[in-house]
Amino acid sequence: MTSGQTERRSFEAVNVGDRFEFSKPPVTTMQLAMYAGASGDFNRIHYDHHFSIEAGLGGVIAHGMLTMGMLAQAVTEWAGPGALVRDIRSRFLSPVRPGDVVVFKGNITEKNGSPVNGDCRLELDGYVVDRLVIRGAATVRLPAA
Ligand SMILES: CC(=O)OP(=O)(O)O
Repeated sequence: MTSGQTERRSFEAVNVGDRFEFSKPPVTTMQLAMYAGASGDFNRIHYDHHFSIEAGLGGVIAHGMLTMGMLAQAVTEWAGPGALVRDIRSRFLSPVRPGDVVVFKGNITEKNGSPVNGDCRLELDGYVVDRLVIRGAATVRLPAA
């Protein structure tokens, strides 16, 4: 699955211990340019190859927040329409570069409250092959069945 989750997921249908996986298509230099334009973050490490080499990064790297945006998509794809993301956070652990495929592996660690005002907590790790690049967590309110 890459995008467009259309199935509604209800609070009642979720269990602690449920797992999910979400894979992004390869990161592109166009995405880095578009994210720079949208955010205003024009740090040259995200688009200037020679500058990034001189900075010791081995080439351009994706904005951390772009990678976090991918993590957020993994959350919203799992949650489906009608869900409300109430909290999301992440740590950037290793660079993501154009051409990298980030695969997110998530699990449900908590379920609190009732179907009308309950929240689920998700923990997710993002990998490029077997390299952990981002670790995150989110609190999501799902609709009642
Ligand atoms: C938060 C963030 O995206 O930072 P950077 O542009 O340094 O990756």
